[in-house]
Formats: sequence, C-alpha cells, structure tokens
Amino acid sequence: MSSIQAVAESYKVFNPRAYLQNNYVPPRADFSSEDSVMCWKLRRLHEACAKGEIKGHTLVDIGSGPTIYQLLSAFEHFQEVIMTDYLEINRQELKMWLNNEPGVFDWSPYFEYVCKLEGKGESWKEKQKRLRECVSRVIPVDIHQSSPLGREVASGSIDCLVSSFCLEACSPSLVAFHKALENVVGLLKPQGHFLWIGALEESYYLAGEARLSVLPVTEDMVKKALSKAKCVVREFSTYSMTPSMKVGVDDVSGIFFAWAQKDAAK
Ligand SMILES: Nc1ncnc2c1ncn2[C@@H]1O[C@@H](CSCCNC[C@@H]2Cc3ccc([N+](=O)[O-])cc3CN2)[C@@H](O)[C@H]1O
Repeated sequence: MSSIQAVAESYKVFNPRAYLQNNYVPPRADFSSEDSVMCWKLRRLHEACAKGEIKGHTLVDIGSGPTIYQLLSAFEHFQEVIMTDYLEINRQELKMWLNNEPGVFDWSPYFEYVCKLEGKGESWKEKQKRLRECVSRVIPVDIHQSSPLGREVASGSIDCLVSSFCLEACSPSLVAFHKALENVVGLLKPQGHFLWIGALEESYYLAGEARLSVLPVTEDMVKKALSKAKCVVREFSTYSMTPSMKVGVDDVSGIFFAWAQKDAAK
C-alpha cells in the first residue's frame, strides 16, 4: 500500500459530526471573544475579500470537509461556487445543509459574525439564503491527482480557490504536499486567487474514531511551497494557538492564512 493509499484508508472512519464538535463550537468558535481562532480566520477572509480584487465567475472550495464557514466572505464576489470533498460522507453533510434538512450543523453564529464584520446591516438569513443559492455543485476531489476534480472542472479555468485545513491533512510527505499544491493551483486561471487556511506544526487530529496524521508544516515551508507552485503571496498571517484553544483534539500549534495569486506567465 502506498503512503497516499494509507492516508485514504485512515479517512474511512472520519466522523464529520465529531469533527464539527471538535473544532466548530466554543472555545474554538467562541464569537463572544474576538481572540478566538474562528474570529481570527473569518476576519482574515473578510479583510482580503473587502479589498475588491478577489472576484470573477467561479469559486472552488478544495476539501470543504463538512464546513461552509470558509466561504462566507468570498462567495459574495462570484456567480458560482463549487464545493468539493474526498469523502462521500462529507459531501452528504454539505448537501444536507444546502437543502436545509433537519439536524444539520447550525452555522448561524458564523453568518451573524460575518454580517457584523461587513457592517451592511444585512440579515444573516438573507446571506445564508444567497450562499445556498450560489453553490451549484458538491463534487469529489483528490488533490493527489493532476486533475483534482477530474473531468468536472478543467485545469486553468477557475477564478478563485479557497481551501482550509486540507492539503497538510492528507499529504503523507513534503513531496506529496508540494505536488498536491501544484495540482490544485493548476485549476486556476493565470492571476487567479487562492485563499488558503491551514494548520501549522500539527502532526495529528481526531475525528471520532479516526486519528488522522497531518504533515507538520511551518510558515516558511508554506511560503516556499507557494513560490514553487508559481504563486505570489499577497498576504500571509499566522495565529498562535492560546492555551484555551488547545482542547485535546489535535496538536496544532498555530494557523496560517495566505492570500496568493497564480503568476500571469503561462
Ligand atoms: N486525497 C484527498 N484530496 C482532497 N481532500 C482529501 C483527500 N483525503 C482526505 N481529504 C479531506 O481532507 C480533510 C479535510 S479536514 C482536515 C482537518 N485538518 C486538521 C484539523 C482542522 C482544524 C480546524 C480548526 C482548527 N482551529 O484551531 O480552529 C484547528 C484545526 C486543526 N485540525 C477531509 O475533509 C477529507 O475528506
């Protein structure tokens, strides 16, 4: 079994509901504290999108998992959003939320927080409705394939990519991480934008019965990988996990946020 096949095997017992409870409720998603890691992530995404440069027709979210928060600012600037994940169980979780089925995860505090950041006095329900209308497809992705979305999405055709906590969580080596980034960036048009959130120096995380290995990456490794993938870094910032954010579900030490742009040459 190859190391990539071993990663795939480890994901067979990934539990989306447990994953959501581990990472997307307080203290990590405590909207009463601006110091929470989720407020930090949503502010970074809001501020980058508020500059007005990140726009176009199609936005693709690589490795959505069972989460939608990563899209709350960016989706407003695109006509079509495509969500993706490797696991059917995660794609099902996303489709259930998009269809507003009973029992799905409550993202309303996230919508409320981003509406507050945007300061337009908009109702969070309106924003939620627009996101649901904007997502056209939830499709499979494999970042270790040269065409990560297969025939569904052609290389060089996408205006903007978003990805959060995916590449380092399913790359068994630095070589695989670099190749996966090149595969993903290959989806972008020249000068296309990439909004990338990831874990710093994390070696594992839990999701129910699953204990998943993570490639521990540093800020410097991420920046070097972007440069190797011919992306220019527009913004890069990091968040150091405070003791209250360390809840025993992983050994992550920090989070990075990168806004990068694929080079014009091609
Ligand atoms: N070959 C593949 N291609 C694409 N995606 C794949 C592939 N294999 C698995 N996947 C896909 O990748 C997975 C993405 S979820 C990865 C979680 N990353 C670690 C976790 C995240 C997290 C969240 C929040 C905070 N915080 O402090 O607020 C900290 C942390 C740190 N721990 C999963 O969706 C799987 O389905």
